[in-house]
Amino acid sequence: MATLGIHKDFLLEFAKLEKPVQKRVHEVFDKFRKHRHAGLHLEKLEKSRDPRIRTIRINQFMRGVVLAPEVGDSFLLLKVMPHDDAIAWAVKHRATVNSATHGIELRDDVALERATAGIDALPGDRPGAADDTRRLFGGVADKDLIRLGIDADLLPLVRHLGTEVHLDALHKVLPEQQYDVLAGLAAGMTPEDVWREVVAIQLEQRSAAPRETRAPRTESSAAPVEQDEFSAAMARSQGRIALVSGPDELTDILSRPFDAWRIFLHPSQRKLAYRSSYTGPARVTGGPGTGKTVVALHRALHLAQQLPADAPDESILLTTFTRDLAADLRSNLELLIPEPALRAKIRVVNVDALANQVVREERGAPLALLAAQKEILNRWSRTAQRLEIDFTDVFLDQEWRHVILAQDLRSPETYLKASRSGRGAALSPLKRAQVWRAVEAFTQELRRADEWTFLQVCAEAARILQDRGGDRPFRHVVIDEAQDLHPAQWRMLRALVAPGPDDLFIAGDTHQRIYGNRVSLRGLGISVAGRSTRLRINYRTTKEILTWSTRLLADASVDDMDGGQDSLAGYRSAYRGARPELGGAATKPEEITGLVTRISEWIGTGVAPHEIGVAVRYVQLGKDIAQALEEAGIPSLVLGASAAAVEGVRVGTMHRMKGLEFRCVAVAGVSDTVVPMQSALTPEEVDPQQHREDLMGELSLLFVACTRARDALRVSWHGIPSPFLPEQVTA
Ligand SMILES: Nc1ncnc2c1ncn2[C@@H]1O[C@H](COP(=O)(O)OP(=O)(O)OP(=O)(O)O)[C@@H](O)[C@H]1O
Repeated sequence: MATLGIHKDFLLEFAKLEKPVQKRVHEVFDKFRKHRHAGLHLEKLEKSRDPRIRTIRINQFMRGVVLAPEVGDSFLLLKVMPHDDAIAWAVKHRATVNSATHGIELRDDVALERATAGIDALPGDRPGAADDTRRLFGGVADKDLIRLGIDADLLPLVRHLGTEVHLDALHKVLPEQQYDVLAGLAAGMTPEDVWREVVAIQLEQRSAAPRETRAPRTESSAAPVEQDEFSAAMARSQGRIALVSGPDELTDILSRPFDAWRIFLHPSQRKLAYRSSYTGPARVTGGPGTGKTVVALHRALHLAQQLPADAPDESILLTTFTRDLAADLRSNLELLIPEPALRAKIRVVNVDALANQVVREERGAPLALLAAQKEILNRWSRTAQRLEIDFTDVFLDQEWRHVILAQDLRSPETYLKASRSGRGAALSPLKRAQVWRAVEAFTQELRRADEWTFLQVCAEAARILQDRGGDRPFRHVVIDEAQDLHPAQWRMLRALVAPGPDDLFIAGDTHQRIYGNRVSLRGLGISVAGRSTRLRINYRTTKEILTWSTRLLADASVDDMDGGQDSLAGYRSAYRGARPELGGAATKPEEITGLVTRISEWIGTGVAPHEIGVAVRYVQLGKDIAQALEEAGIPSLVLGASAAAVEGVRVGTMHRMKGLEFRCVAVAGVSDTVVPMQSALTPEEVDPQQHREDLMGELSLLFVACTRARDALRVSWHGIPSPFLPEQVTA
C-alpha cells in the first residue's frame, strides 16, 4: 500500500520558508504524491551513498530531498533546503534501520567515516587502551551498546569519546536514535534505564504499526533499508516520521508547520497520552519544555475519543492555574481537534473561574471577590491591632492559607491539634488560640461585606461538591501547571470527578512552583503511585540555554508533591544554539539602552517583534522598557494590558511569562535588590522555613523566565547582579 511519510526535520525546515516558497513546496509534493510512478521528477545523484536518497526541484533555489525505494510507492520527505545544501546533504547520507528499534534512521556516512578514520590514525588510543574507563562510555559494555542499537561499525568512535562535548559534536551526524541512546548514557542513565526509556518505548509503538509490517529485522546494524520493509520501518519511527493518510492530511500538516507537537509526539509522550486507560490518577512531570502541556492536550483528545456515544458535551475538564493559560490551552485544543463536535466534549476553564461558577450557581448570585493581596494584608494588620495580638499581617495570612484553608480546618479544636509541618516557628496552644481569634475576626469581616478571597471560593466549591455526593460534573479531569495549585483547589478538583479509572490526569513541574503552594497529593487522597512518569527531552530550549538555566537550581532541593524529591536528572535538549548572553550595566537607563539595542538586532536578523519576550520582576520596569522600545520605534505590548493580537515585543512580569515561550527572551533587571524581590520574602525572623521557601519561589521564578527562550536568551542587570546568578557572572 502506498505510504507517504514526513520527517520532522522536513517540517521544521518547511516552517522557516517564505510563504510563496511553502506554497510551491506543497504543490510539488502534492503533484508528486499523485504521479509518483517510476520515480517521477526525482533526480538520482552521482556518488550518493544511498541511491534511494534523491532530490526534487522546488524552484530555482530550493530542492527537496526524498527517500524513495526503487520499487513500491512509499516515500519519505526528508529535507527542504537551498539547492547546494540539499545536494550536499543527499550525497552524504544513508538511510538504515536501527537494530534495536527497527525504525528508520539517517546517518551522515561521510562525516562518520571521517571521524572513525581519525581515530584509527591515533596509535595506542584504541578502545581497550588503559585509560578506556576514563572515556565517556568506558563503563558500558559493548554488548549493552549493541543491544541498545548502536551500530557495530560505530563502536570504535563511540568508545573514543572523552566528554559530552565530543558527543555533542556528533549530534548532527549520528543517527538520531543512536544519539538519544548515547546522550542518555552520558547523562548518567544506566543501560537498563536507557533501554526502558529510549528503546523499549519505541518498540512498544510497533503495536501501532500495520500488522503485515511488524516482523522485526534480525540482521545487525547499519544495513540499508530494503524496500519491502520500508513502510514498516517508517511506521516504527513514530516521533520522527509522520505517516500521511491523504491529500487533506498533507494540507493540514503543511498549513501548520510550527505545530509539530500535534503530529510528532515522542514515543514517551505518546505512551503517556494515548495509554488506553489508567486505573486511577496519573501524573506526568518533567522540566520546562518537555511537552507536559502537549501531553495534557493529547490526553484530553484521547479521553474525548474514548467517551461513549451518549456522553454529554463538556464531560471532560481541561484546567490550569490562570485564565491566560486556560486561553492558550483553548486555542491549542482548537488546533489539535478541528472537529467542533469532538472538541465540545472538553471544557477548558481555569480552576478559580470554575470554583466561582460552582459557588455562584449554588448561591444564585455573583460573588464579590477580594483579589488584591495588599488589601488582604491590610485587613490582617487591622485585625491584629484590634485584637492586640502580636502577629504580623504576613504571618497571619500565611497561617490562614497554608494551615487553616489548606487543611480545611473549621473549628478552634481542629486547629489546636493540626499539624503545622512546613511552617517554621512553633506555636503554643495559647498562640494558636490567638491566631484562631484573628482568623474568625478576619473571616467575619469578609462575610459581613459578602466578600470572598479566591481560595475561600475554592474551599467553598469543594464543600458544595463534596456535599452533593455521587453527582459529579465531569467524567475526567486533566490538570496542567499542577505544581502551583493550593490544597483547597485540589480538593475541589478531586470532588469534580468520581474516583476511578482515568479520573485525574496531572501535568506539572515542581521546579517551576512560583506561588508557594506545597501539597502532598497522597494527603489529598490522590494516589499516583505507579502511575507517575517523568519526561526528559526539552523541545523548546537549546542545550546551551537549558544547561545555563538548570545550573541556577543546582543547590536547590525540590519535592515531588508525593513525599519524595524531584530531580532534573537526564533532562536534555533536542536542539543546539548560542550560549546565553549576560550583561551588567551601571544604571537602569544604561541597562534599558543595551536591551533595546539587542532587541533591534534580533529584529534585524528576521525575528518578528511578537517572537521576542522581555521578562521583568516588577510591572513598572516592564512599562519603562516598553516605553523605551516605543521611543526606539519598536512596537511593544505589556502582557495583560493590551490585546494579545497586537504585533509587538511582549513585555511581562516573570509570573506572567509562565507557560509561554518566545524565540528570543530577555530577562531584565536581575539585580540584587530586585531578584529576589525583598517584599516577596517572609522575614527570616518571622518564619525561617517560610523564608527559605519564598527564596526558592523567587529562584524558580527566574528559572521559569529563562526557560521561556527557544533560540536566544539574554540576562541583564544594573548595579550589583542578583545573588541567584552564577558566581562567574559577578566576577
Ligand atoms: N514531540 C514534540 N515535537 C515537537 N515539538 C514539541 C513536542 N513536544 C513539545 N513540543 C514543543 O515544545 C514546546 C514545549 O512544550 P510544552 O509547553 O508542552 O512543555 P511543558 O513541559 O508544558 O513546558 P513548561 O513546563 O515550561 O510550561 C512547545 O513549543 C511544544 O509545541
